[in-house]
Amino acid sequence: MFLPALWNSVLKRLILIKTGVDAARAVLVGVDTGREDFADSMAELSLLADSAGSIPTASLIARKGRIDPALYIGTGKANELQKLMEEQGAELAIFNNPLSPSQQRNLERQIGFHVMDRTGLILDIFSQRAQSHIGKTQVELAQVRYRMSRLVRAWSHLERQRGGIGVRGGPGETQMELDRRMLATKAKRLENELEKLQRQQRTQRRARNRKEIFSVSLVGYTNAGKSTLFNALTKAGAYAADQLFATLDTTSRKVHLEEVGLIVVSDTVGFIRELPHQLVEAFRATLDETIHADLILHVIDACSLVAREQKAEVEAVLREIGAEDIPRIEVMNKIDQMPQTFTRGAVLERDSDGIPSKVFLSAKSGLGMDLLRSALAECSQMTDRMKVGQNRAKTQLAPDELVAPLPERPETAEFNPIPIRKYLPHDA
Ligand SMILES: Nc1nc2c(ncn2[C@@H]2O[C@H](COP(=O)(O)OP(=O)(O)OP(=O)(O)O)[C@@H](O)[C@H]2O)c(=O)[nH]1
Ligand SMILES: [Mg+2]
Repeated sequence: MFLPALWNSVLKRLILIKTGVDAARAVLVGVDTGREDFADSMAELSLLADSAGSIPTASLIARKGRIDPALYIGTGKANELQKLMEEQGAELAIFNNPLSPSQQRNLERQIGFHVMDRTGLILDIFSQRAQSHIGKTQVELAQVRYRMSRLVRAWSHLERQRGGIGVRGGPGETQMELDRRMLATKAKRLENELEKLQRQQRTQRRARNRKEIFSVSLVGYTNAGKSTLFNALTKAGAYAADQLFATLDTTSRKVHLEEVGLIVVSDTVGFIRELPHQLVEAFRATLDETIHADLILHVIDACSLVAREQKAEVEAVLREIGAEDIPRIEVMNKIDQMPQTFTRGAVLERDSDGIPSKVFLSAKSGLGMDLLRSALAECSQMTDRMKVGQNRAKTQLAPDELVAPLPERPETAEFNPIPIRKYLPHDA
């Protein structure tokens, strides 16, 4: 399996961490450019670092200023980082922003420790978690694409230097061409492989559709509780953990609903803000399951202080993959963790047409699961309106079948942000 040199070393380190031999202590680095969600994204970086198996021990925040092209944070801050890492006994610096390959190299030289960025970290978690053949292929493709994008950036930097002294061609360019061709060939091979695996998935799906089994996809921000809910619905024993990206592969199981019969439920990969686009691309096959679902259950961690932002992020990805018109029920999960004063307990809400739109429940304690089951049973029998939405979404997926441009999605109340920030009662 393909692994770039640095990943290789970091991976080895993380494997050691997993076995508890040598947990890499990490310092997180962020540049505060005044973005409102800066603190949240740093907190998330800490969870990501933790999910990758390292121990985040401290963070270093640089204030907004001129970005140093060589070291990103400038020499003064880099020296501060080095000191902090020595104090903390840390071996790894994780940057919250994308670093160019030369910045990464320069920083490593300057501070004498390993450096990685957010994208590298997410790709690393994905490569640790991938289980199935399709999952592994998707991650490998994402890594190759990531390397290709960095190759271009690394070489354009050198080319600029070379341009300055008027030299053209030479061994460097040949090497770049060689690297590029090698990666392009590898990407092509992986794309073909993925295409084959996707065809198999499609055949399975068609067989399911022929039998007209109602299909439901669980989607949501990473750690929202999708796998826990999946297990509660199907008793399947999917891997659920307090980690980001615990699930990478889509798992589908049949569920028997009283008076309705069988439906199919699929657990999917979680979303995260600024998901590296190489991963969105590579995971399109996984998300395909979502696009073909009759109903989406959008699982939201109702206790999260950033539930609103997480919900918006998931909706953006759903739009991006062409799934915004699929009927949707929001599952406000983890109500067992909400303070008593802020919750009415398990509740099923309906939209103005009387269709189930939101369920407040706890996948962990089982509270409200009966409401979700009855909402699923109801929706699976409500074919007409639902099918319209489903067909529109399918049309959007296959551009060659598209006959007329689709209307913009209306800004209805259904899509407005949910008022749950800071444990607001849900009837507020
Ligand atoms: N208190 C509480 N915790 C929950 C509930 N549902 C899930 N959790 C916890 O939330 C954490 C994440 O759950 P998962 O089911 O793995 O979440 P996920 O959405 O599948 O996460 P990824 O696969 O990483 O995207 C785990 O520690 C669960 O035990 C709930 O209803 N209440
Ligand atoms: Mg999961």
